[in-house]
Amino acid sequence: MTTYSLAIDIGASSGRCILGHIEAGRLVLQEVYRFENRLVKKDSHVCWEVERLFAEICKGIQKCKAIGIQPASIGIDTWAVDFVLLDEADERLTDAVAYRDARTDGMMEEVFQIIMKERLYLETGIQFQKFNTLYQLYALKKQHPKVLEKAKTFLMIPDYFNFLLTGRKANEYTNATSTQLVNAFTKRWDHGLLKALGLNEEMFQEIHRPKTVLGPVKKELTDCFGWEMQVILPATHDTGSAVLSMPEQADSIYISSGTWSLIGVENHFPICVTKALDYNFTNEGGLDYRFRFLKNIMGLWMIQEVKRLYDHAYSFSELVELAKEATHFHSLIDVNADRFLNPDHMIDEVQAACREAGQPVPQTPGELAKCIYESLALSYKKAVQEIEDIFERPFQTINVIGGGCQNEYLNQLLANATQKRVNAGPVEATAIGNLSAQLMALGEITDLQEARMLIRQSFDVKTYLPAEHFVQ
Ligand SMILES: Nc1ncnc2c1ncn2[C@@H]1O[C@H](COP(=O)(O)OP(=O)(O)OP(=O)(O)O)[C@@H](O)[C@H]1O
Ligand SMILES: C[C@H](O)[C@H](O)[C@@H](O)C(=O)CO
Ligand SMILES: [Mg+2]
Repeated sequence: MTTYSLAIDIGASSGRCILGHIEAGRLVLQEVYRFENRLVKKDSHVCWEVERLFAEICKGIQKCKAIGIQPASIGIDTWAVDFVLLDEADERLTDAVAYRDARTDGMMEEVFQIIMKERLYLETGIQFQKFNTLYQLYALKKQHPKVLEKAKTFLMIPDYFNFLLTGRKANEYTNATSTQLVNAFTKRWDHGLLKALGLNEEMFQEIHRPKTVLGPVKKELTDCFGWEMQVILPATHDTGSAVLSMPEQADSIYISSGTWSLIGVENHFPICVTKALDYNFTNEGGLDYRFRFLKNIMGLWMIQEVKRLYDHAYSFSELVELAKEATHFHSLIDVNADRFLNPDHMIDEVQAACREAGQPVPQTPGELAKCIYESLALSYKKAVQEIEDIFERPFQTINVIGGGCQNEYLNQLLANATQKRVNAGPVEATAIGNLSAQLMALGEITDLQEARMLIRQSFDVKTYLPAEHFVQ
């Protein structure tokens, strides 16, 4: 009897429901449903449509039934840092305000007046992004104190979907670390920080690790779906699942390339030294208490916005072709500037940045895409240099995973900029890592090493080498 698991991988731009099972020594994927994810304006905040997303998850489960497959388990992963609060009746008290919302503007600086930046980093090892959960909760405390007083349960986005499926309340470790409220050494909520910030410690749930079987889907949903399923915790932070699917290579750097570009290495201990702080690297939690030593680079969000502003007249591959044709055009911007986090109009913002720097101003879709891709490649190169500076040794290979690994032009730019071998794939690395954790919990895969061997045997990888005469 074949054991199937269902991965629900919801990124900032799209969600997908992917069945996985092992057959003839390979992990076989079957995408059963894909849906849009988007930011919406609600009560002057930028929010996620969590009720719609949960309805999409249920639709994905029903699509399995339609093709006659009843997965034994389901696991959900999403983007990091964002959360909802429940009241004492377990009703949702807050909208799922998105990390791109402006409510955290200035909050990080205010928190540093209460807790020294260096202490925060030494205890949590987490990068300073103004949208970290810590600053979102601090903003909520300042702007809506009554709401926070009523809050009895803190659930991150995947935790909330798990609660809707099972009725069980739990925080998952890899995603909890992204809050900047988990101690990197105890692996528990840092009650010293919670007290210093005046946050209600009781609302934080017990932290559970990936591969935990949370429990069965609740009866009223099981009656609707038609079969019983166990909810298993993958690395519910999507990048945590993506990195799980990486080859076990000590000399390689990964870029999880999607809405964000997460560039880093896998480690067995947190690195909270001053140089890591100065470079703003993070130590997010991974499977089996490994660490994802990485940093956020603005990523393909910028291209997603350009595509949207052209009313999706160009596909991603067409934008790549147009960028390739714009050989005459060269302008570079700092993609990680706050101005690109959520501008009113990304095209205007990129043009303004070029104009202010006295560079040629991109006018066409191709020139805009080329400016963004070349600037991303430059940012990747800088991050690779920082990693090699911290580890005091060179790395030979860069593994690019996620949707962005399909961008052959950017992969080549990366190989040329860093003078390193670039291995691209798999595209659905996050779902693969999600499924691997579930299949480990079900005993279908023994451990992470076996999972990584299985993944290498199952998915193609395309290699790019630095080219002397690559016309940019
Ligand atoms: N055919 C393609 N050619 C070039 N780039 C592509 C192609 N298909 C997708 N992409 C790139 O992949 C990106 C989406 O990647 P992915 O699907 O991993 O993102 P996501 O999972 O929605 O986001 P997140 O980073 O939040 O997980 C797009 O923004 C686009 O730039
Ligand atoms: C907001 C976070 O930085 C973001 O979710 C990132 O961690 C990520 O994983 C994007 O897929
Ligand atoms: Mg993704």
